[in-house]
Amino acid sequence: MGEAVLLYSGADPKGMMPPSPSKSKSIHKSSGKLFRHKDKERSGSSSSSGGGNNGNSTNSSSSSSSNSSSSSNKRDDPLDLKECPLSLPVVGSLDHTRSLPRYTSLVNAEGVSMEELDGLQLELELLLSSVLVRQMAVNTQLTIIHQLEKGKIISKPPVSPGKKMKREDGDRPSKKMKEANGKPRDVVTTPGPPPGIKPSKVKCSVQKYEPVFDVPDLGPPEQPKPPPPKNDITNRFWAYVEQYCQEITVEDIKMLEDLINAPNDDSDYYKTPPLGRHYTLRWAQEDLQDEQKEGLKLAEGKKKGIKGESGNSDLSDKLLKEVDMNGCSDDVAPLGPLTQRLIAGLVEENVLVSDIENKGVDGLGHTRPGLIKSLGLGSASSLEKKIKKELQEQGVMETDYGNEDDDDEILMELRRCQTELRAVSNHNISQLTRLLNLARDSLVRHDLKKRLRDADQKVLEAYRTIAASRQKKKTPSKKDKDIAWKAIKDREEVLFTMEDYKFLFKVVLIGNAGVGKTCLVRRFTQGLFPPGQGATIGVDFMIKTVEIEGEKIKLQIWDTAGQERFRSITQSYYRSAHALILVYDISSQPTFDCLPDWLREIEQYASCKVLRVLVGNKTDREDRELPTHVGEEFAHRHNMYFIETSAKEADNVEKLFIEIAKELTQLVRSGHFDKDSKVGDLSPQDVSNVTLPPARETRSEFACCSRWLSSST
Ligand SMILES: Nc1nc2c(ncn2[C@@H]2O[C@H](COP(=O)(O)OP(=O)(O)OP(=O)(O)O)[C@@H](O)[C@H]2O)c(=O)[nH]1
Repeated sequence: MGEAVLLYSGADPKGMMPPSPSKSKSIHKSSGKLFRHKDKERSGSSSSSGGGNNGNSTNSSSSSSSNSSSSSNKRDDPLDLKECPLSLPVVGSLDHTRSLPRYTSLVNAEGVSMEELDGLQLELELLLSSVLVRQMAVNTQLTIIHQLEKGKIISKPPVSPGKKMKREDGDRPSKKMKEANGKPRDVVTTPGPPPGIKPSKVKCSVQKYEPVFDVPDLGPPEQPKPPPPKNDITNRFWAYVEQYCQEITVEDIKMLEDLINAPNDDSDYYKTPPLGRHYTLRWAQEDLQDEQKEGLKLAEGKKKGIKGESGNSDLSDKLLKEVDMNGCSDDVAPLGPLTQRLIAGLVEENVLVSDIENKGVDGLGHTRPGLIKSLGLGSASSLEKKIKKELQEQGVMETDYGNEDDDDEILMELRRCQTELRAVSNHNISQLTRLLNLARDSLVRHDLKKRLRDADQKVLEAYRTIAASRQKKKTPSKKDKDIAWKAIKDREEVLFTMEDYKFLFKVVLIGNAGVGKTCLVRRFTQGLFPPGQGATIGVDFMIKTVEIEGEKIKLQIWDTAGQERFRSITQSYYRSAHALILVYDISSQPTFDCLPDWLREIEQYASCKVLRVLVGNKTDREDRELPTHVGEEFAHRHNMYFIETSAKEADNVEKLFIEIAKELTQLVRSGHFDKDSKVGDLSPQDVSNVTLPPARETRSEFACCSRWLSSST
């Protein structure tokens, strides 16, 4: 596309629409009159001058006018073309910057974005439809010209049905133009042949017409505007993709299982038919026969003149018959192909005739039993080898024939293909197995999603119940709270199960109030040191996934309240804990002195398999009361791990939890814990034990659900 793109110029600001009938009518009127030519030659010359202005009515009309004026003496009967439906719309060049701004900017720009491409497509579609309209209009004009050239007037240009044709001059409509005698009146209509028509073929003589209808509007016939081409690519794309986005069903899994477990006995496919003789041997045999036949023909030719040679001819006949009868089986050709060819050559040259007859070697290389040995040649095969070796040494034979038992090229190729096929087949099976596992996982996830939807619904119902109580300024009943907690925990459990991890470990922090348990948890899970927070109420938990040896380990970290009054609540969390972190404050002797009490609780409520870790927190503080070795000794005495941390300075906090995760992973692998520690770490009993005392505020920011539940109390 470039300046060559021509569109209608006219009222359409973009220049993309054909001119209105009224506009083209005025143009037509200004084009003046066309003349009936006197003869065909003049007609031809006139048409050629007009035809040069192909597609430009302004030039065409002016040209016609000038022609008509300059050669008015050669023409007569100027024809009023008011009735001619021919219209020549003005076509101007397109101003791209105005009508195709995006196209122009894209041509000048360096890069094209997808959005610009969309816009460009719209512009081009518009341009295409405009060109189509113009093409149709031009075709109509061409048809009119052709019919004019044939001497027929198109009285009515095609108009849309139902539209009344307006008369321009107010004449009465539909009157047949007839002479008084009833014959149709002669009407001269053709100004000359259209461009490209040979003058000899142009009929410009007076034509007789059937009734001529009045010519209505001379504007261009209305053409139905073709709809712009639709961009259906997106629909087709989604129709194609949709089938691959559907959920996995049990049928899909069954189909995969069938494919994998299909009978794997494809040994039939790998059988190759027994290999015949090597093609080189066959060809050698065929060559030998041909040569023998040639030799026999020669011998026959000599037979007439040389009587003594008749024996040779008889021998050849005999040998040939034998060949025909026995074919080329190995039994009758004990000599190798090289030997046979050598003998055949000698027979042909009549060098060996007497020897053959005397010594019993026929022309096909068949020997009498014991002949080879009697000649001192060893065996037929050794003779063949000798000949081959000799020929190879002399450079006559380059390659070895190879062993007949070896695979030839085709068989080798077959075996190679079979090996490849086996590899592909094995690969397919492994991929199918992988796909099956993925499909099963997907099915499980689908089931989990459904469970999650149900859990969401239950949480929502519980929320509504408690919100309703709040609206009535009532404290929710214990039963409602229990239901709400259970709904929340069920939901959390589903969420945990949905996540992809190897193990889920429950780690519980215990210790006196204010030792920094919450700060340790927040530092590890959120990476922050919370300023000025209140005491923990009951329990709270947070989740963090860590990666140990390339596997995801989920830590469910429970922060318990250190205050004595919550002890009954927190104790219930010891039981299902995989690890217990007993925290004391290194700047507070009393927190250390309480450790034996905490140990007794652990003994009483926790599992004997639980991993126990002693943590001395707040190492950043300068008022340390407990040296490190004191904590170490205590831990050693009670068979505990020991570490000192600072939640404030993030010192050893990460290490504390990572080491616990590593240790627990090893313990699980060694069979210390159940392998399914991933699930079921919280029993419904644990959940139901969580009761919150009234008028307390939790600091949990983990679950919005727990926040609203707590704040409601
Ligand atoms: N200097 C210092 N202060 C800390 C550190 N850890 C916690 N604290 C402060 O100790 C106070 C208590 O911290 P918490 O994390 O709420 O203690 P807790 O053990 O969770 O207390 P309860 O929730 O009542 O059991 C807060 O004022 C913290 O700012 C630390 O590592 N260094």
